[in-house]
Amino acid sequence: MNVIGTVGLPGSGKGEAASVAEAAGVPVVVMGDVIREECRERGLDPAEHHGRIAGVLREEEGDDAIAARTIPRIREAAEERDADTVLVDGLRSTVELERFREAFGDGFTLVAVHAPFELRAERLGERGRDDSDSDLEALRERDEREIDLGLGETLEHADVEIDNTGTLDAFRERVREVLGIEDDEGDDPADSDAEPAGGGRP
Ligand SMILES: Nc1ncnc2c1ncn2[C@@H]1O[C@H](COP(=O)(O)OP(=O)(O)OP(=O)(O)O)[C@@H](O)[C@H]1O
Repeated sequence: MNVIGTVGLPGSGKGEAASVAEAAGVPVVVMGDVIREECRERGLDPAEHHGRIAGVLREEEGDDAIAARTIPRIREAAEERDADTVLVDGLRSTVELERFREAFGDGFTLVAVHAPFELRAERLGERGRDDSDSDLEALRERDEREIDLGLGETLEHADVEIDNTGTLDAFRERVREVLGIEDDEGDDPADSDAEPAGGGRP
């Protein structure tokens, strides 16, 4: 079984990678869903208590709590959808990474998605927020919080790096390549003649 974990700073393109997977029939398991569910079980609104409950779960069950609860979901998703590959979105620390490597062995691949701060700010702005200084400050703070949680160190352990500084189409193509998705599905066959698949390798 192949499990692809994605890691990246806010706005780097993880959600977009997950959409590519879903569109190709690769099940996606979002680690944040574990936290949202726990909020609901405790009668709390996830929109308000998500961050706090993530911390509470780690305190109560250990730093790898969210990964530990995600692992059975990954196996279930694979079984239910009869899939050999599952994408898991939301890794934030090396403790979680170790847990996944332990559970899936060589079948686990960590994919880091990179985009520089300005580009992420611009893309997140286009996602619905305006592009004011307060947004930039908010993104800087989010980056810092994520890095403190261990995301920066986790990025350094990636098996595969994706540089998301080009077009959305180029990024989607690279994600399909990493996920091992055949290129001809749903695409206009005329396109594959115009653009060499895989970036024109010999
Ligand atoms: N190469 C690209 N060109 C243009 N827009 C892009 C590109 N990659 C991603 N985007 C857009 O940028 C926005 C942020 O990307 P995405 O939502 O995938 O980031 P994320 O890593 O999931 O962020 P978060 O951690 O905040 O959820 C989205 O609207 C996405 O469609």
